[in-house]
Amino acid sequence: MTTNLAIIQMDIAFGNPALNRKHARTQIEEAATHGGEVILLPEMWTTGYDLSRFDEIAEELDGPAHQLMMELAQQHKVTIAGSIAERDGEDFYNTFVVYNESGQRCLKYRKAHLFRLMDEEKFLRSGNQQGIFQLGDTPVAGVICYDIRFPEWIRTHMLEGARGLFVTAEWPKPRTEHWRSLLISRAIENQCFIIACNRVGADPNNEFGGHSLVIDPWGTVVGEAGEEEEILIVEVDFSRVEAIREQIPIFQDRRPDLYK
Ligand SMILES: NC(=O)CCC(=O)C(=O)O
Repeated sequence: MTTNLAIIQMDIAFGNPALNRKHARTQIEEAATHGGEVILLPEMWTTGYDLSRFDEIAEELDGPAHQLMMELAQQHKVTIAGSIAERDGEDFYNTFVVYNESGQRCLKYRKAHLFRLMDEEKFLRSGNQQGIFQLGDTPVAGVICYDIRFPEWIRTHMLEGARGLFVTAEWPKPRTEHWRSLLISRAIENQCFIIACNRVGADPNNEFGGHSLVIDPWGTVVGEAGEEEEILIVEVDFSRVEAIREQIPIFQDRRPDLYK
């Protein structure tokens, strides 16, 4: 069984949730019209990194961006994923949510590794739960941007059975080679699909590099966007994961007694 993935590589208006919701609505509708079944948005797609204004612009888990994702997921019978600045009482998180085709939230993952170079640790709290969710019968995982630099964290998701890793990101252009190499490495070492969405455009502090990617469990790039706004649609067959894990059985051959 194949799944059509649609990655919405969009620009984000800095600190302007209403404008970003309007733009995302159009993009999601276009992705669904072109056959996207699982639609992935960038990291903090409603606000960008306008961290010092999160008091005004972050939202609770039933806020307007969540309502939009829920409504469009139900209306188009698709799964919609992406991270949103979350307010929980006095605290703020960078939270990856996924809404399934019934409009139900099937993932709430709070970014575990906060990125100091973009001041996240000054404004946000980190999460400490894994990001596993189901796509039909297929267990997959969702993580956020800087998390991909921590192979040991990604591996914990694979040990729980994940066959695909969804990554939502705002990854600056000067480190595009890191982005590609890290994602390809995570695919090869875990023999899983990687579905990674980066934003494009710029905010007051960074320019973002695009190059959203879909990588198969052999480590081959099967879809890659450029550096402009784009909807990347790629069909994948998650059963390829089993075939490759049988061919080179790294999960049987691991020696956790040596390295935990
Ligand atoms: N938004 C992020 O977490 C950025 C991570 C990043 O740029 C990196 O180099 O790591």
